[in-house]
Amino acid sequence: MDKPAKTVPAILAEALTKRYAPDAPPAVDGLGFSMPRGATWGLLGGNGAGKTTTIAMLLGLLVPSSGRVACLGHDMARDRFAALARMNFSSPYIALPSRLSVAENLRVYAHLYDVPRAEARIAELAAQLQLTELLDRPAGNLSAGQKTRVALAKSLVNRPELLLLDEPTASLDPDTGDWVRSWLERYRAESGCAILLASHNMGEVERLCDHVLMLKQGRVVDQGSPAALLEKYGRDDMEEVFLDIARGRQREEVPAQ
Ligand SMILES: Nc1ncnc2c1ncn2[C@@H]1O[C@H](COP(=O)(O)OP(=O)(O)OP(=O)(O)O)[C@@H](O)[C@H]1O
Repeated sequence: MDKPAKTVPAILAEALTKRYAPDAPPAVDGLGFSMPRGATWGLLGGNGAGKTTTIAMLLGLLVPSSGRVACLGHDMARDRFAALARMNFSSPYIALPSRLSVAENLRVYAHLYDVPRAEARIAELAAQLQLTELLDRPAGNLSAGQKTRVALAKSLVNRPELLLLDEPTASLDPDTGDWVRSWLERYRAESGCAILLASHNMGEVERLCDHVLMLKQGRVVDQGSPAALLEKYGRDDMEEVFLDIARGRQREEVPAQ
């Protein structure tokens, strides 16, 4: 019998492993987690910890060396397209075609996702993300903050139930970064969308995430809510917890403050 939709996790990863070469150490090493529908989870770790590789496997862009992943109940090895229709992603590493206008870019994605009443959806997103004035501008001529808002609009065009965000506020000034974070908070509350967020910004993680996976060399070395991790490491902010975990310090080794 099928499980009711609510009990199917947004993401289920089982022993997920990726080696880029047979003799290379694994970039992701036996990762397992079950992220509930509607949750916002953070994927943290230093450079090279395996965050982007994990997201690429969750999207089905990279084939795992072993293990399996299911998004919204769809196995990504067998049923990827059914999952992709219900999810979306945003990454600063993926540039939108620069000569197309913002509106043309959004139309292409609306078409790819077969969005009903695409023009109305684009107008709605443009209004929400303050893009209306920019719709006719070539995407290549926008500032980093404007490009981030367009990338967010692109990632929401199909009203995803699961959103993967790789560094959503990288290269934004503090004011624009704060605007994006507030916007994501509101969007999540209104839509019930599950969000997995890879970030180096600890303030962002503390504010947005209800659970954090700490990755090191492709493995989960600790996890919990930001509040539980602060308590466990006896710290006041997530930046310090991150440094403790990255440097392998336990609470008893943490210098007194
Ligand atoms: N295409 C690739 N070919 C070979 N090795 C790769 C490739 N992409 C990533 N790696 C390696 O896999 C490991 C994990 O990289 P990944 O990009 O997933 O880490 P990350 O946590 O996203 O890092 P960052 O915070 O720097 O973006 C690193 O050792 C990296 O060098």
